[in-house]
Amino acid sequence: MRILVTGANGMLGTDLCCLLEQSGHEVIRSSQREHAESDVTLDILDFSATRATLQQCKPDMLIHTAAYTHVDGCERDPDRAFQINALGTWHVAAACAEQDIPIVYISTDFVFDGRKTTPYTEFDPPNPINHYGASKLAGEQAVQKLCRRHYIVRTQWLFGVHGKNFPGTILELAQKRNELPVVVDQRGSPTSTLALSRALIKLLDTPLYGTYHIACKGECSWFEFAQKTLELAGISHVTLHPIPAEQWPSPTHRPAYSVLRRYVLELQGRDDLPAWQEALEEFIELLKAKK
Ligand SMILES: NC(=O)C1=CN([C@@H]2O[C@H](COP(=O)(O)OP(=O)(O)OC[C@H]3O[C@@H](n4cnc5c(N)ncnc54)[C@H](O)[C@@H]3O)[C@@H](O)[C@H]2O)C=CC1
Repeated sequence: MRILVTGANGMLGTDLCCLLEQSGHEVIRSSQREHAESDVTLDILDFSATRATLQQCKPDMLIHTAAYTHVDGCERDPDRAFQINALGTWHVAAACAEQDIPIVYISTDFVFDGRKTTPYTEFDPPNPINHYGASKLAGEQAVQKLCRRHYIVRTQWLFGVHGKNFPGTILELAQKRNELPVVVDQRGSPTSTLALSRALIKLLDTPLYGTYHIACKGECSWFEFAQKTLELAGISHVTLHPIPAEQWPSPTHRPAYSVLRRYVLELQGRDDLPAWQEALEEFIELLKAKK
């Protein structure tokens, strides 16, 4: 298939494009600004440009990973969050609908309020508690309304070697400090961009359009995530201190429990995501190889 990927130079986009190519797809990398590795420059806030790009590139499918992902930034500037995540997605969805291109929209666990104590399924009602989550949910709604052939894929706690992420930050801080406070009362499923990309590629093989949760198996707190990161990297000089989220300086209220259950994949008998610890091990090996 000929697949156009928005946000191709982002953390997920970079790995996704590579794996799509490795599995035989033709990839059109689209980035907001000119970039050495991108094929197309496209700001999704410009509807005419979005429409013209799709007309020129004629992809068989579009994977929309571009977003304003800075959660605290979204909280401070909700208009920007809604402009990029809601209106930008609306533009991409409308252009796809007009040209009958199936779309994959990457969404988030932050569409949920985190009040449950068991994993969220695709059939649980969303109820975002911050502007990032609300703007991503508005993006989901645009895709649902405009595109008959859509996959909405909610994922969470992403990490990959091509972007800023939690285990990467822990390893950086461990080079400078001996003690680190880490939030202990928020739980999720850490998910690698590689594991997610592999699962996405398998999803595209079927026309079973709809909403999916894709995250690695298992769950943990940020504190346990940090512990495992240090352990796998062989770092023992750092003492981690568990703290409640309310002591972490952030303007954003985050869901306390947002573990995603891959319920639809389970029901379809094709839930084969790796455990988060396994995905983290692969990430740390890749980081070591990069040095
Ligand atoms: N990072 C995480 O932990 C999670 C991310 N997600 C979702 O996964 C997707 C990918 O996330 P990441 O790779 O972490 O994001 P990222 O921040 O690394 O990449 C986002 C990309 O979007 C592009 N972009 C922003 N505004 C744009 C515009 N106006 N026009 C065109 N491109 C624009 C940026 O240039 C960047 O390349 C996003 O949709 C995000 O909401 C979902 C759950 C968790």
